[in-house]
Amino acid sequence: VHMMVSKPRQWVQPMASAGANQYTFHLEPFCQIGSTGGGSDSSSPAIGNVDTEACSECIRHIRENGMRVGLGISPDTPVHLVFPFVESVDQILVMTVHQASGSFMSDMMPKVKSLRDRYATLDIEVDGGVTPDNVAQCASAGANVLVSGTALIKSPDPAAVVARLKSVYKS
Ligand SMILES: O=C(CO)[C@H](O)[C@H](O)COP(=O)(O)O
Repeated sequence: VHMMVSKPRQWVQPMASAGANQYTFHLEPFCQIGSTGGGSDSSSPAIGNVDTEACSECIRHIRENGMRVGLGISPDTPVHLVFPFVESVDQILVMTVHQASGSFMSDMMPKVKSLRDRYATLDIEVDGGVTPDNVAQCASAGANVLVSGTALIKSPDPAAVVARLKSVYKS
C-alpha cells in the first residue's frame, strides 16, 4: 500500500491486519517545511530537517508488523534526504507528479539516477503520469518499479498499454 498520509505510523498495524505486505509512507511528515534543502524550483517551499529518529522508528514498526518498507518523496523534497534511510528500507518511491495528479515530471529523473548510481540493487519506484511515452526515461534513469494509473484506466485496451509499457521498458 502507498500511504500519502500525515501520520503514517498510526496506519501500520491496521494495514498489516488487512493483509498488506508492503507499507510505503512518505518522508515529508517527518520533515520541517521552510527549513533547509530547497524545493524543485524557486517557488517551492524548502523542505529539510528530518526527524531521523521518528522516521527510523516508523520503519522499525513496519518491520515488526511483518511488511516490506517503502519510503517516498514528493516532487519538492530533495532526494538526498532519503539517503540515510536507504539501507533500512526495501524500496524508495520518487513521485513524478504533485499529490498524485498532473503531468509526468521529467525533472524528477535526476533523483532516480542519483539513487541508482549509489544503490545498484535498490527497488526504485516512480509514480505519477507514467505512460508508454515517458517510460523510457524512467528506465534509463534506473527505475524498476512503475506505477501507472490514468494511462491504463483511460485506455480502451489497458492490457495493450501494459504490454507497451513492458516492451518500451525492456528496450
Ligand atoms: O494514486 C496514486 C498514488 O497512490 C498514483 O499517483 C496514481 O495511481 C498514478 O496515477 P496516474 O498515472 O494517473 O498519475
